[in-house]
Amino acid sequence: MKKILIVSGSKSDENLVKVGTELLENWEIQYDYKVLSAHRNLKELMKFIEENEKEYFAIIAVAGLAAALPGVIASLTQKPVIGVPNEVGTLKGIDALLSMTQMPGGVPVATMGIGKHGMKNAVYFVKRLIENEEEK
Ligand SMILES: Nc1c(C(=O)O)ncn1[C@@H]1O[C@H](COP(=O)(O)O)[C@@H](O)[C@H]1O
Repeated sequence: MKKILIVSGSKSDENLVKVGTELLENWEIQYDYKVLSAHRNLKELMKFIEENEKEYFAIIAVAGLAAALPGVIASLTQKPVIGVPNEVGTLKGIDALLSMTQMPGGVPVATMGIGKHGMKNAVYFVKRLIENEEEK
């Protein structure tokens, strides 16, 4: 069974993460959820990805504000990384959305929309990837 990793930049992103984990649980898709920040705990994030990436089929990274997290994860692994901007702060997620979409070439982050719909689509997208892989 393919397992998904969800990482968020803060425990304060948990409500948004829950929108996705409820669906994954309904679909019986296994996942792990970690709170790790590129800005706040870079060394810990690097160590975790290096030691555990092999376990996962894809990684969903959820973050608000100046969202370095998905891009940094994409620089540490060749696994597909899906970014979900959280609707927080003065700019309501526009800042996070732009950080995730404007990645330099060769370090892709598949970025979804801001907030709940983005989180839902991230897990729907992963489900499609898994189902297409299983058809092969
Ligand atoms: N964007 C990032 C990163 C990162 O990109 O490494 N680390 C935390 N954050 C974001 O900061 C917001 C506020 O975090 P706090 O509520 O902990 O202050 C969260 O939405 C988090 O994802």
